[in-house]
Formats: sequence, C-alpha cells, structure tokens
Amino acid sequence: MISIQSVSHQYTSGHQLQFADWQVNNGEQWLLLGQSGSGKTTLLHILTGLLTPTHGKVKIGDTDLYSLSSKKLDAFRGQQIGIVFQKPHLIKSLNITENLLLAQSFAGLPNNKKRVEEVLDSLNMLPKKNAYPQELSQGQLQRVTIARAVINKPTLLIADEPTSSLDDKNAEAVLALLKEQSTLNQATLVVATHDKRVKDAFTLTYTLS
Ligand SMILES: Nc1ncnc2c1ncn2[C@@H]1O[C@H](COP(=O)(O)OP(=O)(O)OP(=O)(O)O)[C@@H](O)[C@H]1O
Repeated sequence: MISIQSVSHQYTSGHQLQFADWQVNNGEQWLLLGQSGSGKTTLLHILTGLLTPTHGKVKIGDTDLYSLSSKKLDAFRGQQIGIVFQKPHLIKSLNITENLLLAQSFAGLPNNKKRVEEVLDSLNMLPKKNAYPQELSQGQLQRVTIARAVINKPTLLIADEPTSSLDDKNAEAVLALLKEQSTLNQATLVVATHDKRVKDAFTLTYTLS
C-alpha cells in the first residue's frame, strides 16, 4: 500500500502546494491528473523519494520514505520504484542488455541475465537485446524504458507524461503496455498526465487542482 498523509510542500520561492490524502492499494492502477503547474511533477518527486516534503508522511508498504537515510532511500528507490520518464535516458555506449544490467547494479542487486531476457521477451524486444539505443526506433526505445522500470520488480511503477509526445495509436499502445507490465510484475501503477486522451483508460483518478 502507498499512502500520503497531510503532505504539503513549500518551495524556497514561497510557492506552496497542498496534496489531499491519498491511499493506493497494492496492484491498483491510478491516473494522476492535473493542469500544467498544478503540482504533478512535485508530487511524483515526493512519491519517489526525490523531494522531501515540507510537511506530511509518505509510506510505501511499511516504509516511511523520509525516515530513511539518503543511502537507504537510494537503494529503496532502485529496488521498489520503477520510473518511466518521457524521454528514454539510456546510456548510448551500452547495449540494451547492458543498460538493463546496470539498472540492477544501481539498485544494489546482483546481475540476473535471465530476468533481463524475461522482461525483454515480455515486451517483444528480445531480438534487440544486443542492439544499441541509437539503433532503435522511438517506439522500441519506449519499450526499453518500460523494461528498465520493471526490471527490479518494483512495488510501484510510475510514468510521467508517457503519452504527451505520441500520436493516438502509439499513446494507446504505451498505456496498454504499462498496464500489462504492472499486472505482470504485480506493481501498483501511477500515470501522471495532462493528456485527456488517457482519461478513459483508468477508473481510479487522483486529481490535482
Ligand atoms: N524548484 C522550484 N522552485 C520554485 N517553484 C517551483 C519549483 N518547481 C516547481 N515549482 C512551482 O510549483 C508549481 C507546480 O509545479 P510542477 O512542476 O509540480 O507542476 P506540473 O503539474 O508537473 O506541471 P507541468 O504539467 O507543466 O509539468 C508550479 O507553480 C511551479 O512554478
């Protein structure tokens, strides 16, 4: 379970954001909706341990995120939280398998090639396991980004505006993949977006105003 309780954040500029309490049960799939500037990125950063809120509690499972030391928080993030960014951010000099092995090492986990192949296979990317990022299409790169996010079997899978730069067909395909992968890996899914096309794909919605 993931919960935020009485969370608010004040930037040094004085800008203050307040977030309604939110409880997410294991395996649920949520949409985080809000206009530009409403605080989606701020909340995602708070949920992923990247930004300590000025007030409030963030719990992932039994762990109170901000009671961890920064070293423990880094390891926790690597093992428990998978993040799909808008852009792939892969390392160009490493092939796809090596990029995924690196994500295991960063999380302090032993390298597990079998897991890499299993995840690539589930995303129909196994034939590209030895390819370099620049040899892949945009759609294939996005699949690798999703593979990297789920490689360590995270409790929480987060996607930040995964569809905003895509046409309708590709947006639908990426959403279907995220939902499929969260189910397959038993991860809770949170997709943040201001893309109205995504709305109908989810029944659970947390809206920022
Ligand atoms: N580092 C910062 N310092 C000061 N104010 C900030 C900072 N980051 C964000 N803000 C402010 O906090 C508010 C929320 O920003 P945030 O990036 O979380 O919104 P968002 O919903 O993700 O927007 P978008 O959809 O445009 O990315 C905005 O008014 C923004 O100007």
